[in-house]
Amino acid sequence: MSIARLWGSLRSYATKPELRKLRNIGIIAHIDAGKTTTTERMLYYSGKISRIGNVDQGDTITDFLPQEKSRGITIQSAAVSFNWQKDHQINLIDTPGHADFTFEVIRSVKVLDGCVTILDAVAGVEAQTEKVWKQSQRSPKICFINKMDRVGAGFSRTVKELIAKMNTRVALINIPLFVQEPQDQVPRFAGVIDLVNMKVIEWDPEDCDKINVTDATTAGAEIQEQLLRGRESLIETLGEYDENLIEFFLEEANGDYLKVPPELLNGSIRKATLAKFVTPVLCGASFRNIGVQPLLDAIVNYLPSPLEASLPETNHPTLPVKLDPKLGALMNNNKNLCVLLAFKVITDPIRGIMVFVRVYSGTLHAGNTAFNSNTGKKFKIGKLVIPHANVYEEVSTLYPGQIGILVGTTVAENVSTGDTIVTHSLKKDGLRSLDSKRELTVKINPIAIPPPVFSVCVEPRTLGNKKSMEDALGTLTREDPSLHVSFDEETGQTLLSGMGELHLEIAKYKLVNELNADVEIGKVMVSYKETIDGKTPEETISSDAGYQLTVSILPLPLHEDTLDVVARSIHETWYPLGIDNNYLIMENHRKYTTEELWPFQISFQAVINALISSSIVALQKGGKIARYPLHSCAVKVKGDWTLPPDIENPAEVLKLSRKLILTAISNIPQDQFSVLEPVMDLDISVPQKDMGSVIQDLTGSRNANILSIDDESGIDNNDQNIEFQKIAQEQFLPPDPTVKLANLGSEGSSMKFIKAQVPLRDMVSYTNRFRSLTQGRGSFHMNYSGMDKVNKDRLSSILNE
Ligand SMILES: Nc1nc2c(ncn2[C@@H]2O[C@H](COP(=O)(O)OP(=O)(O)OP(=O)(O)O)[C@@H](O)[C@H]2O)c(=O)[nH]1
Repeated sequence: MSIARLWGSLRSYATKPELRKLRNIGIIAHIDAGKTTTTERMLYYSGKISRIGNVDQGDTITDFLPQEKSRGITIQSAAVSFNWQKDHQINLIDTPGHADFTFEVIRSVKVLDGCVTILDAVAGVEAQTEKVWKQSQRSPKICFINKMDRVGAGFSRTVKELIAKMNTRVALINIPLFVQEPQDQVPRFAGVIDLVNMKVIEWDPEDCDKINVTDATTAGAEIQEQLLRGRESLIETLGEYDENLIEFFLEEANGDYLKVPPELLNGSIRKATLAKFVTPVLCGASFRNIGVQPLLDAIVNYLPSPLEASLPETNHPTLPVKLDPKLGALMNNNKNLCVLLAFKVITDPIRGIMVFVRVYSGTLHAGNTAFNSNTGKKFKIGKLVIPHANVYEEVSTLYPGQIGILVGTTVAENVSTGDTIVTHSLKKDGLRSLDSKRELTVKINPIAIPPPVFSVCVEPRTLGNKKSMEDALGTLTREDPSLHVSFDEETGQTLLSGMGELHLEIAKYKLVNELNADVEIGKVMVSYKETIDGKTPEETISSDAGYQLTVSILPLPLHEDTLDVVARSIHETWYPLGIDNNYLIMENHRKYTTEELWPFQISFQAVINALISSSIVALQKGGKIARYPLHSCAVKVKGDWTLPPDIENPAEVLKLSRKLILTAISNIPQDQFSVLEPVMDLDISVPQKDMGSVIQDLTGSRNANILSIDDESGIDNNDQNIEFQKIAQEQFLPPDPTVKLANLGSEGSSMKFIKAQVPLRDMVSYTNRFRSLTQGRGSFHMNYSGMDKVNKDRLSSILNE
């Protein structure tokens, strides 16, 4: 049955949602934790689909791409909407877990208000989970400990890791219920003990729709004991945040943990979750259909509506943004101002280019005139649709807080990922009634694009295919800005760069099979960069036509996360170039300090856009050692620049500034350049008996720096989280009846956890080597850490490659 038919009779989302009943959430986790499996069950139990699909059979709703179906992994995030608890609307984005697709996660969490983090109960808190947790630090979260049916599942061990690694207190909403039947060798995970509602919930293993709910206060002694201790811990933790709860507990409930009513507890958990004081934790086994309905309740009960979500950060620190119960994030106190962020672009075979947007403020109508505050261009909004994975429902309006899609050629030509769109909520052509200085220039802070670390050479098979290859590459990078295309004028080669080997493999598949590019694709290479070691002298152009422009190039710290602490002067503005950690720095203009004094025909934004483009092009042309693109550099423009007053076309600014930046770079002596290579964080878990050979291989052949070897999966012993290690020790946690087996390899040897840093160059095709060293019993996870300078010996071997 087609998805369209499955959904044909279901509820439409064209009506205005009640903001307080809306939840925009993402499902995030390490690869294979069970995100798609859990999403599929949510769709089923919400009544959105009538049959459950499975990842392993390739028939889930959210993994609809052919490559997702055949590989059983999520590659792109997919959005679905459904209802729960009668009239709450949940807009959910299922994100990929593989590190190569991390940009999909970054751009999704940017527009979401809350997250469900799925953890594999056997693997615990894995490396990519830590990463996506940090990437979504603005969002309140709940955790779902999945795969409780697997032998070795450790609910309590995972909760402990969660507290200590993520530095969060937890609120256990439910805990696992195991039953030991005579025929079973190990206890069977059968359901949960609901600590809030004081119920025992058991799922029928044969019938996914049958649930048995009983009163936990009259259950067996062991359950009663766990209920009491679980509630005690929950109330004590919440009491640290919510005085009212403690007051009720002492005065009304007479100090009896079982007498605090569920509604009061839920309210308290909600408040503490929204304040990020606690993370509610639930458990289940989605594949066995256990625990999903309580998770849906928790999404509604504890995660924020758009009225409680953190406000969007904009480029105008003084522009007032506040929450309005009807309009969402009200900006500049203007009820007519509609502001949206484009966070994703895809090409649909039938509808063409589709731009996913989140409406932050106001109401968006199909056919309205809109303004792209990143490009400074006006355009018409075409059709609007709401996504249900790859099925789309046409609507005439997108309301505040909603996630929807813009379709049509004008949108395709005018909007890219990360752009802020502004329009008037009521008038079709109402841009003129908006404040041109603040409202039409408001930009929601950009979506950070991680740097590509691997490249392949792409060549057209015949010269006649060159144009179609370029078009196809354009489509690819437009959909996925974490892919990057560069052209080497000297060798005539086109390079496609991405986040990892799998990322490029999928890109190659798309290029050839979906975009029909007739191309030859070379083998995967590491992407090297160059940087400069000191500031260049200033370079000036002063022309008769009326141009004056002075630039210099400065080196920046190599690691992006240290950039925030770089002392930035209040006399300048930093514009990220969106690639290779490069920036344009504009000194405040000495003359044109306010909009009124601006004497040129061309807008300030158009000048900035031209300077950004020329900086990107010039820095991408590369350094003097091997013409690798320049990384961690800033182009600084002095605040005394001027242009001919009647200039209308930014192309001239672009041409002149590019020439100037290139001259500045060419004046840097060769010994001031260094080559950079990507370095990866490596997390490995191996049976103890294989540890020696794995470490020997890492240090002997791969230049790895071993950071730690632990028995547990790396809870840092640093001062920072001693407080949380203590909290983890004090937290009530039920016994883990099958956990001992979790730390045992198949031959009974215990597992070791290794953390290391290693140059990417030495890790190409590591998967096969690792598999043979551990006979498939270990696992490893690699994540981009940053760029490091290479020494002389290493440089000559890189250059000889
Ligand atoms: N035993 C068991 N297996 C599960 C459970 N949930 C998911 N799985 C299996 O785990 C594997 C990964 O499941 P997915 O749902 O694709 O995981 P994911 O997190 O969406 O994976 P990516 O999106 O590719 O990162 C599949 O083989 C599932 O059948 C569970 O509760 N128990």
